Amino acid sequence: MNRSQLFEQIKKKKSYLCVGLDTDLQKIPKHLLSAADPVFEFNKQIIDATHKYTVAYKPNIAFYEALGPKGWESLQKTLEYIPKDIFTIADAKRGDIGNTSSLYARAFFEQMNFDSITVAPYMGEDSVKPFLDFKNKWVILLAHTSNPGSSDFQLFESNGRKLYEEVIRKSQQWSTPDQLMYVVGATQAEKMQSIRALAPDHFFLVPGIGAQGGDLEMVSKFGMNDHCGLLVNSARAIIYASAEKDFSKRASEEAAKVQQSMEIYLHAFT
Ligand SMILES: O=C(O)c1cc(=O)[nH]c(=O)n1[C@@H]1O[C@H](COP(=O)(O)O)[C@@H](O)[C@H]1O
Repeated sequence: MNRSQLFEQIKKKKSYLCVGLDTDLQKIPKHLLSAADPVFEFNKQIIDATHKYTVAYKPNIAFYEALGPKGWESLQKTLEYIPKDIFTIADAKRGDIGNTSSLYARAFFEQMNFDSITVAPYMGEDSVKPFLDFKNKWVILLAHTSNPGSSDFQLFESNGRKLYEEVIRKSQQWSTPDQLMYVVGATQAEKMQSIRALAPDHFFLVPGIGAQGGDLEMVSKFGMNDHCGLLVNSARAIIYASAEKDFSKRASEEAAKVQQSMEIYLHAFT
């Protein structure tokens, strides 16, 4: 999916919500555990319940890898079940020396047909380039993350620039806003305006609303650009809104609530 197709979906659905499929056997409703593939069964019902309100799904690969081969199978089935007009993100946070990165890229872009992958920038240009060699796919580079430890290295300053600012500045030499996005945590909302100034045209993947307490209004006010430029992720607050038989109905209600707020913030486009 290219940038203008993504913007069209955002306008059509009046939403820039990304639902995180962080599916945990410890947290899903007990009655699903007797299904042949409980993870897929849960995801299927969550997708059925939320797809009207969301423009992207982001399975966090750790939740699937942790289950071994069966987990990879559930992931593949989930990816195939996601409607084709919805953007897919492999939240894998990969990145290694070039030849290894190119195998990670093949895993998520060829073996599995994800639209995008999250990538850690720490090893530099040659670790990111192999993902960018897939011309119709996206790299979502970690810039300023939502977690408390984000201040340990990302705020390190040299020559008047913080490390995350340097990641955004330098990586713009590697690709264009048609193929590169940045992760900016919703908990960094007060910095959203200055981060947007560094990358005016890029999409930002913004996790951290809901369970991590990030502020959707601030993110939207300071992060939006002239083609929205935001995919705001929420996982636990939506997919685990209930652990009972009504879980998909409750997930749908929570996703609808976020979408309704987004519709207000998108008023300039709709
Ligand atoms: O790359 C990510 O998606 C990510 C980056 C970040 O800075 N913070 C962050 O929470 N995430 C991911 O976003 C999801 C957040 O989930 P919830 O806190 O349950 O909404 C998890 O899958 C995290 O791994």
